[in-house]
Amino acid sequence: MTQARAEPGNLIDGKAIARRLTDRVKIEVEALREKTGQLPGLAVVLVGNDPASEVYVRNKALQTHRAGMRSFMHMLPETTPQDELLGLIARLNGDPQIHGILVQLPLPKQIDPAVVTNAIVPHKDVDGLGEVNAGRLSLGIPGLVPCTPLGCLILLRETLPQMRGLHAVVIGASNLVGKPMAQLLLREGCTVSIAHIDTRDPAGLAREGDILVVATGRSGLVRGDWIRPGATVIDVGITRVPTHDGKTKLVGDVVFEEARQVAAHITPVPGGVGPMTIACLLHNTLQAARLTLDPQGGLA
Ligand SMILES: Nc1nc(=O)c2c([nH]1)NC[C@@H]1CN(c3ccc(C(=O)N[C@@H](CCC(=O)O)C(=O)O)cc3)C=[N+]21
Ligand SMILES: [Mg+2]
Repeated sequence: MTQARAEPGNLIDGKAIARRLTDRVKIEVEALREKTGQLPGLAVVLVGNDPASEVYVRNKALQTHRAGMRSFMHMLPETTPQDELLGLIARLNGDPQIHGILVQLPLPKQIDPAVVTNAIVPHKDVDGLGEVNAGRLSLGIPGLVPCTPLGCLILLRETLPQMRGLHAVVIGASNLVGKPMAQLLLREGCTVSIAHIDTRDPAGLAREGDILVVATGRSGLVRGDWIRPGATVIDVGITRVPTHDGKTKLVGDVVFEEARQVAAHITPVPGGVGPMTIACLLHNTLQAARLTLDPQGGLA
């Protein structure tokens, strides 16, 4: 069942929802400190000097401090051999001050992201991308859930009173977003379809979605006529494009002005999924810290 098309373009305010989540994390960090005398610590590893990645990594460190946690940055040169990165991860795995480890993606070509991701001990894998946490998610066992899909799920829960029985269409089947997103929606009681590069009629499938999550990295892919009237649209895409006046701006995978005429609820870019990704990273770091400092605290 879809919602009525009452107010077109009802915005989902990811920035505000992310701020509330971060505020909650901050309170719980303080409670953990009072109980154990220790603060959660997050290590962020960046290999190379991609300017966009540098901005994200700095932003993550800033938000980590804002939530009252400790942040450790490791910036390695573009030419870092894989073995050297694995050596750093081994040290971080064994460091009791570090509860979460994130290796920023993408990585330079000499490094296999799967090898690196799986080198992080599962209880510090705050990206939730390793085999153990991905397996736990698909089996419905508590674990660390990838930040972007978790952020999308929280936005959907804030927007829709009930997801059980809704048809959710996920466009994009990556290990980073599409696949874990589909697992979370399934767990929520949705009927889930995943469209990918070989899907015959992605627009037709998208139009079946009461919920549409778009994570392809192809800006402007999803037009207004891909959207079911009254649907809830979550746009994960984030691409920097040039504007007429020689500046740049961020756009999603969805043609926003078209989509907001049709959808009941839609996330903007920026200010939608992006801020939630960082808030969920903080949430996961707190969860990871609890796993070692306060095991009875458990995983949500
Ligand atoms: N291991 C790993 N984990 C990640 O979670 C990960 C990654 N690698 N590599 C890159 C992508 C990208 N990503 C974003 C996080 C925040 C915003 C964000 O805060 N966006 C703001 C705008 C920021 C701006 O103005 O540039 C917004 O949408 O409002 C965007 C993108 C995390 N990623
Ligand atoms: Mg966004």
